[in-house]
Order: sequence, then structure tokens, then C-alpha cells
Amino acid sequence: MAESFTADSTGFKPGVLDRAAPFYVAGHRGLVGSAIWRRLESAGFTDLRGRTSSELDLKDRAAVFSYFAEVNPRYVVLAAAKVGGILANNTYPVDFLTENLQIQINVLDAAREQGVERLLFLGSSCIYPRLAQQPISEDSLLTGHLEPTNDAYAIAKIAGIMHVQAVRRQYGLPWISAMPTNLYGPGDNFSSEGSHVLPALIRRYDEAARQGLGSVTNWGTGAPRREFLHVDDMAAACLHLLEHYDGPQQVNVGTGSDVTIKELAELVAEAVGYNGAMEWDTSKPDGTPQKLLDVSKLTDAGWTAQIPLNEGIRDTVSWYRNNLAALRG
Ligand SMILES: NC(=O)C1=CN([C@@H]2O[C@H](COP(=O)(O)OP(=O)(O)OC[C@H]3O[C@@H](n4cnc5c(N)ncnc54)[C@H](OP(=O)(O)O)[C@@H]3O)[C@@H](O)[C@H]2O)C=CC1
Ligand SMILES: C[C@H]1O[C@H](OP(=O)(O)OP(=O)(O)OC[C@H]2O[C@@H](n3cnc4c(=O)[nH]c(N)nc43)[C@H](O)[C@@H]2O)[C@@H](O)[C@@H](O)C1=O
Repeated sequence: MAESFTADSTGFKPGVLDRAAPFYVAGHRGLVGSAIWRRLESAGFTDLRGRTSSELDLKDRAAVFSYFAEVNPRYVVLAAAKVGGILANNTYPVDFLTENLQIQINVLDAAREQGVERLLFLGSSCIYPRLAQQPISEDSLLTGHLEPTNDAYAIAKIAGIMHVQAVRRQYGLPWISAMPTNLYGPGDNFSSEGSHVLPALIRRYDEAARQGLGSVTNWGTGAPRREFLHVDDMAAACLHLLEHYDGPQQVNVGTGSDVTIKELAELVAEAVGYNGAMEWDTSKPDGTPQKLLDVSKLTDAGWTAQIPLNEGIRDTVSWYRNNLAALRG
């Protein structure tokens, strides 16, 4: 797929986006959308637009078209999606497939009808084959079988990449796709069952430290390797790509280094001040053995991650503790 793009021509010229133009961030209250919103504000954008899911259900096609006609955004980031950790993806594959397809098709079709000038679609590193060669290059898309715990979600995201490529080819619009690695940071989902590993560990270890527990049990074997990118870095990368990258191929967004889940748990334990034992519940799935992105395309486009993992974890622990009352409420 990646090596045989049909030629497209968008006329895109790299440069700063117009700070006064209407900019719609779909999913602006989520982990990624809220970070992108903060980044755009600090970069001087003055006409940011967002709607919560209760104000605008992006699965409602008529409502989405009507919103786009009203706002007529010049720029769009699609950061609204049904998102969850390994257990949620494995348990509710129909929801992850159908909700994400509906949201994407509605938003991308409405944006196309409105002639949105720049659009960034967000996928995920789970689109790549389960046993892809590491670090995972963009070229490995569709070269092997997907990880079964998140194949439904991955298929929806792959359809989104193809939708963007098709719009470029058929309509010449300079839209792009980015594939982030595992993300974390302020505003994450800290629920015990549905969340990703890093917020789950922060919550579990913080509670264990407060309650003086002698041991903590994490999921799986602790052996899988994952790469973690702070969401403020992710937001900076998104703006950089919107201003500097144009091409049909998706761009990986990550740090270029990974850790085992056991090493991650040790970092979290240290950050919260927990000294007890670590145990593993191997009845829970490990998922893919390793997900480390090749970020050379992003580096060539002029961007690299800035926030080291230990600092990012400390920052997120501190945000979690400051917001605990609101999260419980
Ligand atoms: N978190 C991660 O580790 C990774 C995330 N990504 C991708 O980044 C993007 C953002 O993820 P993230 O910020 O973590 O997810 P969150 O769950 O934190 O946020 C998702 C957002 O989507 C909105 N949303 C969901 N369904 C609907 C709907 N039907 N109508 C309107 N809005 C809806 C929610 O709105 P509201 O709050 O108003 O309900 C929410 O703000 C996704 O595309 C995801 O696939 C990719 C790789 C890793
Ligand atoms: C972003 C990405 O997120 C998901 O894929 P994943 O990378 O497997 O994500 P995860 O963060 O949930 O788990 C990572 C690893 O960590 C282990 N683990 C230990 N203890 C806990 C724990 O308490 N919770 C969770 N969730 N995992 C735990 C867990 O067993 C696994 O080995 C997909 O939704 C996929 O679609 C996707 O895009």
C-alpha cells in the first residue's frame, strides 16, 4: 500500500497556518484534543471551535453536516474517536469498529463537502501487523496479520487513512494522517478497567502507596515492550505536521524508544513513592509483543519529541493527584 500510491497533487505550500481562521478540533475535551487545543491557543489561534459529544454526536451524519455548514472551518483535526486500552478493545470490538467508522466517515465527508483546506486524521500504531519488523516503518502497513486484541479498531483506523488518501487523489485536498504511538499525560482516562496501561498504573500505584499495600498486581507478564509519548509532544507534532508535511502516506509519531511494561511499572512506582512488591496477572492479555515506531519520516519533516518519559510520568502523577477529587466525582 505505502510504496504504490497513485500520484496526487495538492498544491500545498509549507508555512504557518492563518491564526485567525476557524479551526475545528473534533474531540477537544479528550486527552489528545485538549492538548491540541492548548497548543493552538499558545501558538496564537483565535478562532478555535469544539463541541462535546452531548452537544454534537459525530455519529449523527445530518448533525455533522449542519455543524460544518455553520462553522465552515478552514482547518480540522479529527481527535474524536472511541478509544480504550487492551481490555476495552478486546471486549467491545463492534463498538470500536462501528463508532470509529461512523465518526470518521461523517467528519471526513462533511469536511470534504465544505472544502476544508487542511485536515489531520489521527490513527494509531496498532494499525501495523502484530509481528511487524521493529522499529515499525510506515511501509509495513498491510503487510501482515493484525493483533487480535485490537483488530476491529485497527481496521477502522486503516479505513480512515485510505479515506484521506482517496480525498487527496479525487479532490486534490492536502489532508494528512498521523499515527501516534501510546500516549499519556494530563486529562487521560484513569478508569481501572477501560484505560491504557500508564494511567491504570498511576492510579493503582498511587492507591497502593496511600493504603500502604504490600504488593501490586499488574496485567499480563510485564514482558511486552511499548513506546510512550507525552500528549503535549503529540500536540506539538500535530501542529508541526499541519504546517510542514504534505503527502499521502501516514506519518508515525513517537519518541523512537520503548520500555517493557515491567520497567514502566517500576518508573511509576518510583514516581509515586511506592516500595512494595510487583505481581502479574497472566490471565490478562499481553497484546502485541512490541510496538516501537520508526520515526525517521517525522524527524526528516523537522520534529522530534522533547519530554523524557520519567519527567512526563512525574508531570502526569502530579496532574492526577491535583485532579483526584474531580476524577472521583
Ligand atoms: N490515547 C492513546 O494512547 C492514543 C490515542 N490515539 C488516537 O488519538 C485520538 C484521540 O484519542 P484520546 O484523546 O486518547 O481519546 P479520548 O477518549 O481521551 O477522547 C476522545 C474524544 O472523542 C470524543 N468523542 C467520542 N465519541 C464521540 C462522538 N460520538 N461524538 C462526538 N465526540 C466524540 C469525546 O468527546 P466528549 O469528551 O465530549 O465525550 C472525547 O473528547 C483518537 O483518534 C485515538 O485513536 C492514537 C494512539 C494512542
Ligand atoms: C494505544 C493502544 O492501546 C491498546 O493497545 P496496547 O498497547 O496493548 O495498550 P494498553 O495500554 O492497554 O496495554 C499495554 C500493555 O500493558 C499491560 N498492562 C499491565 N497492566 C495494565 C493495566 O492495568 N491496564 C492496561 N490497560 N494494560 C496493562 C497490558 O497487558 C499490555 O501488555 C489498544 O487499545 C490499541 O488499539 C491502541 O491503539
